[in-house]
Amino acid sequence: MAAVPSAPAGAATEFAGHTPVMQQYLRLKAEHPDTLLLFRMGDFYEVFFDDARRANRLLDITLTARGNSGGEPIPMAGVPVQALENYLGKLIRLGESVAIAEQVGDVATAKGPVERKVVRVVTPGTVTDSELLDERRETLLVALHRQRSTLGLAWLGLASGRLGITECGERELAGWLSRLNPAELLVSAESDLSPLAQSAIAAQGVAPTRRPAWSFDAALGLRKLCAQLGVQNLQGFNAQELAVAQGAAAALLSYAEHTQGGGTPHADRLEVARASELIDLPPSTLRNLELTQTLRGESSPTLLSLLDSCQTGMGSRALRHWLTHPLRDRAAARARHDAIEVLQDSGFDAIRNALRGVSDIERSSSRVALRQVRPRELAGLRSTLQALPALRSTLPGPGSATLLDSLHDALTPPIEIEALLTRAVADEPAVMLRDGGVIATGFDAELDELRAIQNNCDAFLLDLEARERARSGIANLRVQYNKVHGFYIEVTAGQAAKVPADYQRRQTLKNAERFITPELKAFEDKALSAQDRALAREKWLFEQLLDALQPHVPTLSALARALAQIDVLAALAERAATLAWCRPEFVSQPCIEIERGRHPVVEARLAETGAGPFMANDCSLDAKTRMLVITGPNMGGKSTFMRQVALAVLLASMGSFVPAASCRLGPIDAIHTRIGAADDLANAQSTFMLEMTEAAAILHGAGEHSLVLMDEIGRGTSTFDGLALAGSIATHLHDRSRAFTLFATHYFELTAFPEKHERAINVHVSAVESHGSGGDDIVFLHEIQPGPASRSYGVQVARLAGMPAAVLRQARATLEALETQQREREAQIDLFAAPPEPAPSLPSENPVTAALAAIDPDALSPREALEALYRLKVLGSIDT
Ligand SMILES: Nc1ncnc2c1ncn2[C@@H]1O[C@H](COP(=O)(O)OP(=O)(O)OP(=O)(O)O)[C@@H](O)[C@H]1O
Repeated sequence: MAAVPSAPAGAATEFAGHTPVMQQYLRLKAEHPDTLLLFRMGDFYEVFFDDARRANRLLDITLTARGNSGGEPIPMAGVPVQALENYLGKLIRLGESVAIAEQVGDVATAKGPVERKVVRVVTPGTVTDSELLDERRETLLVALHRQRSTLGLAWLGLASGRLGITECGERELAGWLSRLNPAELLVSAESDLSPLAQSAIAAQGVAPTRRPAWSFDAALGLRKLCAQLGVQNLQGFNAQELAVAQGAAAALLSYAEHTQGGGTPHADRLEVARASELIDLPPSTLRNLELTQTLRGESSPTLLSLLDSCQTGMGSRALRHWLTHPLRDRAAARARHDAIEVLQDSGFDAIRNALRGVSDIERSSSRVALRQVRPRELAGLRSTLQALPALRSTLPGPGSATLLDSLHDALTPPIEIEALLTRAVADEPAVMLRDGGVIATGFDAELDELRAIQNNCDAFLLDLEARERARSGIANLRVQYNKVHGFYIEVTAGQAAKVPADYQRRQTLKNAERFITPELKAFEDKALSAQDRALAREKWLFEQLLDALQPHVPTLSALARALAQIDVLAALAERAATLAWCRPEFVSQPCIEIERGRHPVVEARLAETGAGPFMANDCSLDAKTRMLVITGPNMGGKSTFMRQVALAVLLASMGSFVPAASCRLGPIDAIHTRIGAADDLANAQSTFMLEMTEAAAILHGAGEHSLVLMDEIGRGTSTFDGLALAGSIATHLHDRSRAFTLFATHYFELTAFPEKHERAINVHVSAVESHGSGGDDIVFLHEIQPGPASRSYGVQVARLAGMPAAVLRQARATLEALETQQREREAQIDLFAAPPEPAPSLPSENPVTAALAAIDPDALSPREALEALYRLKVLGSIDT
């Protein structure tokens, strides 16, 4: 949590002894104790006390003191008003929350300090400024509430208007959080989350923001949701009973209002997410398949970075959502496949070209609703609306594909909004409203008149200059203006004696004298007041314009959604054509049949580096063959093959074409992966513990419609332990889960598994040995072939890696000795015998008890003791 900057002791209650401005500051600060308070003072936002020290540290701005208040010098720092956005960006990226107090009273008429109010609180989950947001990913505020064993989640994208809720159990929390990827997570100040939930939160890397427990009230949440959606109850959303999620929604919506200083009317649709409708992608799958992030945490190269050729940020954000939320129901994916097929035939280049000029109207319409929109965003909105007819004409005509037809309809240009924006907003408005020049000429007679006074200034001043030159006889006399002194007449020092008597001296410079005349002074008053009045008028007109736009926000949001979908479909069509992908086919019988499948990211990388072609491979799984035991050398391509199968399933399910020659898929409800061996240091789990925890979760969760990837399970412990566990895990997956399983292993013993398990077969990745002058070499063919691998080539791979010759010689000798020993011992152990029935009456046969009996605590090192404990845990959790 953010540290709490403190004002002087007792400040919240006792401000006496401070100057009136400081009293005002302290009152506002007391209302926002956890937030850096930027206090507007003229042309600066200032911060005081601990906030000043904090800002000095975070922003590297100078720390000074401002007089005395309460008998002490006040630490102070400040940022110029024009630079606010820059500093805000920095603070938000550092995870800080910032409250902005503006001067809302009239400076001229105020008695005492001008009135100030916190108009906005900017936090990492509630920012909406386009400069502070990642264009290609959504920023979500998420609230989490717990009631007994149920967790309620509610989320809001303030910049998109996306609002959703769901309920889940503790085991599913990590999955939801990694799908939603919150920018800010609200939890109750009194929440007592289980260690499992806490580690799911910790994995997100955001420090939770604590909110009062009473703000998570279900009844309040129900009321707020109904008000938000304009309904009497949530029955229509099937969400009336989701009380825990409603509790989360209460905290979520109150916090959003608190930060925006008002409501969020654009969030007028509710997404009630149900795990049972989505293909389950646990966090380990999201991570291992490198869907949106590489294992190192980078955004490229990933499946998303390869897929995302979208032309707009709206498209990129929608694509990320499709990829991380694949649906079990295939109707939506099929409709997308239809659309992609049509776009491939009819051409997508024109659509993509037309999309290039489209601005992010999802965000600008949200900012209209929040009354935070900038003039330039309105101009962007206008030009997008103007471009709609041309964009629409690039779509295939009606009757091509149902989805495209509905998108075609959705692109109907909202003429009324376009006309209003054309009339009201200048062609090239200023960046900030405060600079003026935002409202178009001809929109408002009064504004035009005030502007005319300013425009006539130039002519008047030229005229005045000519007259004064003639009157004084000073040829180089000039009429000028600056911000500090206003208008003045400047003459060089040598000519100063010639000035007429009514000239009053304003300023003496080294080489010049500056004067004012009664006529110039009168003109100055008129011009400056016209400027002020014009600015005030523009501000007022802009507010009126925002009022007039409010009822159109839902139309604009719907338009934004349609544009995003068109962008994604055109991008997927482009990718499929460029990368030679095929349309997948969904069937009702259980199967995963892929011909000539490829791993798209590895393939792209090989092409980029010129490292040779990617070897395409088939995968054929059905009701009779549910498990492939995959063996072969390190670096042979086992992991790549397994991942490419999972990626094909995922791509097909999200509605994309797939990198293969053909692909037939039966129903799939989950993709589970156990790959890699990265220590989870943050959660103090050893490699082996993590491996077993993930494997246990898979054994609990996978069913006959699930796809399971198991890569070298058991390698985190001793050979026998690992082999024994790998064998029993394979047995469980084959006999009980009956999941489609790709099981890569280095344990040769496991190639005997298919002999006794009818739904499993052996395959291997091929490699050939060549005996060159430098010793035996290995060439990887990356080809999946039937049957088990003949050997593992570990020593040869080590040679490729540059291992010293002496080490290799010794390894080879040891290997030969071990292999001889192994052959002698073979054939006695049945690794895959069905597990013995637990027999409680015979305690010595219970595997946990037996393992316990075998332990001699005095003979164990601390590490061995820990491993023994893990083994016991696994023995206790599997198959019980
Ligand atoms: N089908 C393929 N065609 C071409 N190159 C491939 C193919 N599959 C894998 N490769 C290349 O081989 C490298 C190693 O592949 P991969 O990591 O899948 O091997 P592995 O058998 O899982 O190895 P290990 O057992 O050491 O984990 C990949 O990074 C890629 O460059």
